[in-house]
Amino acid sequence: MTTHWTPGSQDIETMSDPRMDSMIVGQTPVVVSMKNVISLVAPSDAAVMVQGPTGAGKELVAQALHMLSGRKGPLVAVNCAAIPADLLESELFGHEKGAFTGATERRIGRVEQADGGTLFLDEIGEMPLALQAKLLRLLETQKIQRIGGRSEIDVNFRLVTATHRRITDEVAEGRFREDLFFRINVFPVTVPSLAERAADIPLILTAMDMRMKAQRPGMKTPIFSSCAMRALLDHSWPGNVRELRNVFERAAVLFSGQTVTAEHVRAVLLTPDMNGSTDGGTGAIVDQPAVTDLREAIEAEGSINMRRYLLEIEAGLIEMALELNDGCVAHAARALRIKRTTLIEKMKKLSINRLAA
Ligand SMILES: Nc1ncnc2c1ncn2[C@@H]1O[C@H](COP(=O)(O)OP(=O)(O)OP(=O)(O)O)[C@@H](O)[C@H]1O
Repeated sequence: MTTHWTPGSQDIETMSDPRMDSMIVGQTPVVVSMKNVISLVAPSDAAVMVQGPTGAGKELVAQALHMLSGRKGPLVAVNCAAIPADLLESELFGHEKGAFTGATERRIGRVEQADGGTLFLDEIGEMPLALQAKLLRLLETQKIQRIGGRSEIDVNFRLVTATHRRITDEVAEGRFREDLFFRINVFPVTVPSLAERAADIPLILTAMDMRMKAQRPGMKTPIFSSCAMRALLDHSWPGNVRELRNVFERAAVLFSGQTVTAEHVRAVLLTPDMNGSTDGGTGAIVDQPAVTDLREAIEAEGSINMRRYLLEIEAGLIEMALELNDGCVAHAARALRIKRTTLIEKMKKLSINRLAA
């Protein structure tokens, strides 16, 4: 058992497995608590329901639960939203030859395939009510009957479900069976949005960088400057970690071996439809326009966040001066015609390291 410390938080003890730490990257208190719950519940047979916004890592949680479960069978994932409702039953339960028109062969369903392992039902909130009744029966009896089959087959699997919906609302509105909800929600695990754990972004990017280098040895990956990192931290991340992964992959193509600036982040990496005009609640404007677009931005949006914009310019100038002077603060201060102590103060305020990356 080790102890992680995150600035501004109390000590949180973590009992997470190193294999899970390399899978679910993050050290913020919300993520450490989530990993602790996963470690505790993984070895049991209890049904787990993973809730959280899209792209936040629900499937990754299912993979971690399976990995730490000690179960010898496979992890079988079914996305209930991706399979047309009328095909979902045969996908899950399988069918015998001739069970219906087009059933030319016997088909083993996903539930049977998961025997001895974990069945992961993603987007369970999309499951039709009739099938929910069948799933409930299956969970109670641990037996399935293929469509068109006569015999019952014993199955032993651990159920993990996920949804991005508030399933209690679905229950309240009659779209999801309450009895099934209680049966599958034995252990709820909530995956926080990326905005709730933005402090993990540098760590997640480093992990992505290492993974890419391991996959493609010799590849030059992008280097995010501290200004670029700040711009990433300010973004609202509606697409969560998936969106961050896309940004990293885009950067790897466009800025291989180069320094990525805040301007690159805003203008190229965060695509326009990802770019919110606010950070999703704190009120900070996160998509500052380039200088040449300022007039248009004020005309179109009615305002820009001038204070923030000036801080970004200031940080950019300081980083540039440090870079040109090999990280020497005294020389950088001279280049900017300010006092060394003033520069040190500004660097502290703007979280700029001596050697700006
Ligand atoms: N903590 C994390 N560390 C590293 N990578 C992560 C983390 N969380 C998520 N990812 C990556 O982000 C991507 C999206 O994760 P995942 O598919 O698990 O999300 P999801 O919540 O299941 O999405 P959806 O709601 O669309 O089903 C994947 O590439 C996953 O590997």
